[in-house]
Amino acid sequence: MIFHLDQQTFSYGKRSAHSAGPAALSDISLSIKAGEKVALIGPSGAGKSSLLNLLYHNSPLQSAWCPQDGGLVDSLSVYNNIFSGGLERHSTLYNLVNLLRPFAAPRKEIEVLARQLGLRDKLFTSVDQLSGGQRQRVALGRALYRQQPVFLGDEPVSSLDPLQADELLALVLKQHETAIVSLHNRRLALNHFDRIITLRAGRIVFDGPSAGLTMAHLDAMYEVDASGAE
Ligand SMILES: Nc1ncnc2c1ncn2[C@@H]1O[C@H](COP(=O)(O)OP(=O)(O)OP(=O)(O)O)[C@@H](O)[C@H]1O
Repeated sequence: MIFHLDQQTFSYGKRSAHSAGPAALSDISLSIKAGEKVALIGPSGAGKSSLLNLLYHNSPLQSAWCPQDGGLVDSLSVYNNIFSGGLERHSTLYNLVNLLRPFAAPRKEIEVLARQLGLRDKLFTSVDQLSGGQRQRVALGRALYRQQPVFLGDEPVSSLDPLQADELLALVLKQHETAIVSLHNRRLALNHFDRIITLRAGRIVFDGPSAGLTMAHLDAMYEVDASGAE
């Protein structure tokens, strides 16, 4: 079992000396096995990010974490942000020298990755000069360059166009044995994942295989608004 939570409750900070704040996650029981591809869905504030954070802190060493805000270093290039995903594979000296003058081997690996991400021509551009979708692709590149068996992504393709979102989600799922990904786009959840977990107000309200589910089922779980926006 890669992840196992048993009736776990989680609150942010403390409201007072005697009581914790309201629970962001309540009574979460969950087991995820190696090889599973899990989509986490649910309305804004349901607890998806909180659950992903909890899972990441339970297993940081084998997980490639792609947070909602990207977590990029603005002053560094696309190359260096992606390279930072693999810092733990090298010595500090190697990492420092590479920061100033990229070595041939990582440069080749990162060029391949940047091509797959559509960022080949931006490799040495500072990430503060990129669009939201480009930054999101850098964050995906950094997670891919960690080369870990588990991918934990918090809305990792929300700023991409539909074709790119499909392609890059497929790439991420191919390169990680296990993936748990929060998504607002229910079509991506149904098309790419074999298990769907729906959260609402910090509780799991559905956990089951995606096979047999339709968009209408997900919309009902999601309590989608009248506009039907994804
Ligand atoms: N840093 C924080 N401090 C205090 N409360 C927080 C913090 N982050 C989230 N919360 C609260 O925890 C609850 C769950 O939030 P969370 O970010 O996990 O939801 P989410 O499903 O990921 O939402 P979204 O789809 O908008 O990203 C919300 O009620 C939110 O207000």
